[in-house]
Amino acid sequence: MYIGLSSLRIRTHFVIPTLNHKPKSSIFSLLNSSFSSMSYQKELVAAKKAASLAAKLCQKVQKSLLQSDVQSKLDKSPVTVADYGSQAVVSFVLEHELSAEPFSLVAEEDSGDLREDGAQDTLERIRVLVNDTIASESTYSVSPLSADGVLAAIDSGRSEGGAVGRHWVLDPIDGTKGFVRGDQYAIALALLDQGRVVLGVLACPNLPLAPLGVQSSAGQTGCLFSAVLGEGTYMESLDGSSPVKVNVSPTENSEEASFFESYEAAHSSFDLSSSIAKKLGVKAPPVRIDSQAKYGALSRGDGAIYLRFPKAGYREKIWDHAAGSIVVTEAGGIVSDAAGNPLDFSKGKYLDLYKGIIACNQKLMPALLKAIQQSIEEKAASL
Ligand SMILES: Nc1ncnc2c1ncn2[C@@H]1O[C@H](COP(=O)(O)O)[C@@H](OP(=O)(O)O)[C@H]1O
Ligand SMILES: [Mg+2]
Repeated sequence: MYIGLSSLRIRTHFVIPTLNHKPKSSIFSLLNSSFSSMSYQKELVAAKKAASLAAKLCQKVQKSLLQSDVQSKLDKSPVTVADYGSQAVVSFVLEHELSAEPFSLVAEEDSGDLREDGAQDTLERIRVLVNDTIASESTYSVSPLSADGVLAAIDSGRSEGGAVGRHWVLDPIDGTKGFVRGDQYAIALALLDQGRVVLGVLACPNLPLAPLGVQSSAGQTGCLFSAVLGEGTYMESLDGSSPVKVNVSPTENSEEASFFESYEAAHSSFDLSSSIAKKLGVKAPPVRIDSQAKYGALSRGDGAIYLRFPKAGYREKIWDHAAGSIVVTEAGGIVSDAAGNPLDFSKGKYLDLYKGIIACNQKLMPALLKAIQQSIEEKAASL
């Protein structure tokens, strides 16, 4: 089952969230207590502002992309413009709002291609979009960025991250394939402190505010999820409603659980997830969505499980999971690799993993890990 803008009449398991699980291992409790005594309020305000403004930019580009003819839909430049523009806006807003702090950003894009001959028109389109977006924020009275200013803002994202100090982690458009199709995508921004994700924000412009599965073709879309370590996960509309606390599905019964996976078959093994779901007795069909919007939907209990099994050799990047993972864990869920190991964001740009990434509530995790192990063994034996 696939969720896009045009097909929201789907049925997924949705449970009114009631639980707020906390990690139970003592090491996590200790780490949590030392980190949660720190306040990241200023950073949270800046991150929400940055992601919301970047979402505005992306929405504008997606709208014109969808209105354009087939020929220009095949042209990759709208994605390029939105990717770079989103990264420049986030970088600008964070530096502007947090100017007193040292700034390090690990982000997906760099300006190399934009500095090549022939890229001037694209760069000019980005510059105009970025300046229009920044000017739409009434609290900023800054002079417009020059082309060099835009390139510099993009290149602020060249940090390598790591276990020491603070690093912002950004995917300016996660789910670019969904973005081009007119479907789900996310602006995903997280903050690492000493290698640990302490804050995450996910802007999902096309995700319905109503839970997936609630029939509402005219429902409002545009969700902003935010989480700070030890403080829970909240969701508000991108238009600025009051944040509401969200929690993962409390279901203990895997037969009732529905699961999320990538829309793109190349990003995850659907065979493996189907075998796992069968072992768990899951009745609902998979819910396929692009991007970390999956983590957002999981955090509010729209479904109970997230399964991601890339091909052997694929290396996951931290910006594809940092924001989403804290949004889910602060909503009471667990995010781990396929063997149950926590994700380690302290090793630079990449995650070292066993087989894939999974998420669900604490009660479902033991059965899920068992089903995964059995399915992996069966698959290996059949080769
Ligand atoms: N072969 C592959 N296997 C797994 N993930 C892949 C992949 N190729 C690309 N991706 C990642 O999957 C992300 C999209 O995730 P999802 O499958 O959940 O929609 C992409 O993010 P970008 O769109 O930012 O490049 C990209 O980083
Ligand atoms: Mg991505």
